[in-house]
Amino acid sequence: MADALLPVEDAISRITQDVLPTPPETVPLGMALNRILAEPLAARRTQPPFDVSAMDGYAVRAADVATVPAHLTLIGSAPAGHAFEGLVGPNQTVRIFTGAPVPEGADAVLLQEDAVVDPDGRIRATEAVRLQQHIRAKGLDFVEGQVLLPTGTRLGMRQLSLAAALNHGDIPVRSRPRVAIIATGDELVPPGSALGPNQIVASNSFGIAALVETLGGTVIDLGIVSDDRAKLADAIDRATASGADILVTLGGASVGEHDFVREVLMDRGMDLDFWKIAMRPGKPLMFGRLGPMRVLGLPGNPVSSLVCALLFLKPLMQRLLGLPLLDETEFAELGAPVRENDKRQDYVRASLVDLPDGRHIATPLPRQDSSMLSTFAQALCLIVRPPFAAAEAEGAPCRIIRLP
Ligand SMILES: Nc1nc2c(c(=O)[nH]1)N[C@H]1C(S)=C(S)[C@@H](COP(=O)(O)OP(=O)(O)OC[C@H]3O[C@@H](n4cnc5c(N)ncnc54)[C@H](O)[C@@H]3O)O[C@H]1N2
Ligand code: MOO
Repeated sequence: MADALLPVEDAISRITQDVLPTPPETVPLGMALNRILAEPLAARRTQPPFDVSAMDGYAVRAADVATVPAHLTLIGSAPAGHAFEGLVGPNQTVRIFTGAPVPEGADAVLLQEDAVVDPDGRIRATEAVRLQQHIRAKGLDFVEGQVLLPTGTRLGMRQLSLAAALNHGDIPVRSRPRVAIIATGDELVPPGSALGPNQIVASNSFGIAALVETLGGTVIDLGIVSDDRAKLADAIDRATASGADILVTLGGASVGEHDFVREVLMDRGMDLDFWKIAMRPGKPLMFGRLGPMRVLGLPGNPVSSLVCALLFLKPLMQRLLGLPLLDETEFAELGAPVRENDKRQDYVRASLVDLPDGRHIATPLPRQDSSMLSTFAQALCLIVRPPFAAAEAEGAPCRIIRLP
């Protein structure tokens, strides 16, 4: 019987439908790197809170220094953090430093380099000033109550500094989605092992875990499980007990006698949504629900599992984080001709050159075997070739997904 293969876009919408965001939690600002805001953050203060000097120099009345030389009487000093409480009167000046409040009466700052202290102690301006010169007006950056970080913002270096400046010490963020990972296969051993004959190193879970953590999730690593139904059932039960939002299984997804991941999951109560999709690599992808846990069964071939994680696990996690799903494909030009495609949407590992004229040239790498991590690590993008796409010449437009 011919396989009924689900289109990739349908698979993504089935995986991401009806996903509720994880509950919010509050974390200290210093722990909020890469987390997603669960509520908007508004300014709790106005910045700057008063007119401040942007330079080291002298607070003056601009009208007094409209022409030079101008002679001013020094009546005090205002370092940052200390206001000069008096009034700057006509032909008076106050020594001022960057960040200090501009004293009442002053409406400009004369740059220190444009001032000379005369022998009689008076200040002589050698350059005229403009009204408001070198003054940062109160509220220049933001005013109290202004929302600057909307819900759904990912907190990176700039956003964290802004949150701090808004005077937030604790931040409401989405709880990290919890992703349990089970690698399956008698042949698998952890990296760094002394390999016996017929053994291979389990590599996929490291890439999947990196993606989960980069997106802001927590990994529950349930290790390597041999091709044994009872052991697999036990690992699945541990995933359920862990309260994982998502279970990712690696391998055992195909049609061989040892590929029973789907059967054991269904024995444990999984409601299968689909198995097998029209894509290359990654045809045996499986998706279902086991109680509240979403289950993604990824193929064992390393490139297949990582490409499937980018295409399906990532949007699922984005939904759990309350984020919108964006089309991440971009236009590029083929750097070499390609053959016509069959019924599976192809994700072709390719090099990518961004030219100064704004064009992007994506060239398929010579070997596309889904076991080859060396080419996958070298690739900079995936060229997306829809099912039954015609053969294309070098220079033809194509869609690409940049690889992280
Ligand atoms: N008769 C058919 N055979 C296969 C089909 C098919 O449609 N009919 N599909 C092929 C495709 S496409 C893929 S993809 C693979 C996927 O199969 P499985 O998910 O069952 O994967 P395994 O057989 O368990 O492993 C495949 C390959 O990958 C290695 N592997 C597994 N897990 C890991 C890991 N965690 N880290 C690194 N490498 C791993 C494993 O040793 C195998 O070499 O099926 C095709 N067959
Ligand atoms: O889909 Mo398999 O992933 O072609 O190797």
